[in-house]
Amino acid sequence: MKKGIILKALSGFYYVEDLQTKELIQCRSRGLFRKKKITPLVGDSVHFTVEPDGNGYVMEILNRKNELVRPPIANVDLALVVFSVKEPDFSPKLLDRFLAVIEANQIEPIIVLTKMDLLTSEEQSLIAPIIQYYREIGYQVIETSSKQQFGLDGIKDLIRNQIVVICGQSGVGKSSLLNSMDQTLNIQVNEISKALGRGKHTTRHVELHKLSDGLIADTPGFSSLDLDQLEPNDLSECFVEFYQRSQDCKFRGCLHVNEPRCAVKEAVEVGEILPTRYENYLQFLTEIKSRKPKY
Ligand SMILES: Nc1nc2c(ncn2[C@@H]2O[C@H](COP(=O)(O)OP(=O)(O)OP(=O)(O)O)[C@@H](O)[C@H]2O)c(=O)[nH]1
Ligand SMILES: [Zn+2]
Repeated sequence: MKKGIILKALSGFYYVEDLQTKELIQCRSRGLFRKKKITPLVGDSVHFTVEPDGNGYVMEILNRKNELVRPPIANVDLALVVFSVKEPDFSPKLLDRFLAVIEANQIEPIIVLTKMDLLTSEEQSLIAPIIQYYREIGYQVIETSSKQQFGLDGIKDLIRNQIVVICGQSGVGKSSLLNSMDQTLNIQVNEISKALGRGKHTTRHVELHKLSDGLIADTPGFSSLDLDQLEPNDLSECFVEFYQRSQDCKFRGCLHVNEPRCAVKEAVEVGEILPTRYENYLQFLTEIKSRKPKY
């Protein structure tokens, strides 16, 4: 049987790239997985056959590493978390929210800062320590400008051989970034889709595009609402620098709020943890707890 990866799903067909020949084969699904009510997803590694009449059939879905709901893609390796430093202003709160949700999905986030060209040197010196903090806690932060074409190669290197989703608010420059990395992608930027009168929430099919030997989803992923799916203890694990310190908290399962001898609170007090990180954590925790039924 042939092996491949599903790059596109549309109207009951799956478009599978043959790993060996790199051909794109139109397939229907026929395997035993259908009995288990498992539907093939874009990003799935599959076994497939091609019959003499040329019709392809997906026969088996190989084990998934993960499975996103929005966009519906399996086996996502990386999420490009795109934030503009200006227009719209950089928001640490929204960044922390995205990071928590992505960590919860066990996907590696890469922070991509866009529109660096818009910063004055004064503004640059204000944002530099924040960038440094996120790097110190282990995140890759890539500073880019699609307008001045810098930082793009750094992203290209990271996405090689990876399945990538891109996320970020409207207007931060996601489409511009993708188009600057590869003109042939031709993903529509804001102005054009407005001109066509398209709604922002038009549902489209999902497709993985080749970009620098990686595969990138053309539909933005995640939403800040996805925080709702977390439990209080999950949240503290999704703040990576909190999680590292939580072994030193007196209580197992410490939520780092009012508990005595909390290593996280101590780190906040001595300035090792960025105050906004802790404030955002507390706020998300309150949000999560308030939707939990109390017994
Ligand atoms: N100065 C500057 N402007 C940029 C840069 N990148 C994008 N822009 C502008 O920012 C606006 C939004 O860019 P888009 O690429 O459409 O943003 P988006 O994130 O795809 O937006 P949605 O399609 O709404 O999700 C456009 O007017 C771009 O010209 C940049 O590096 N520098
Ligand atoms: Zn604690």
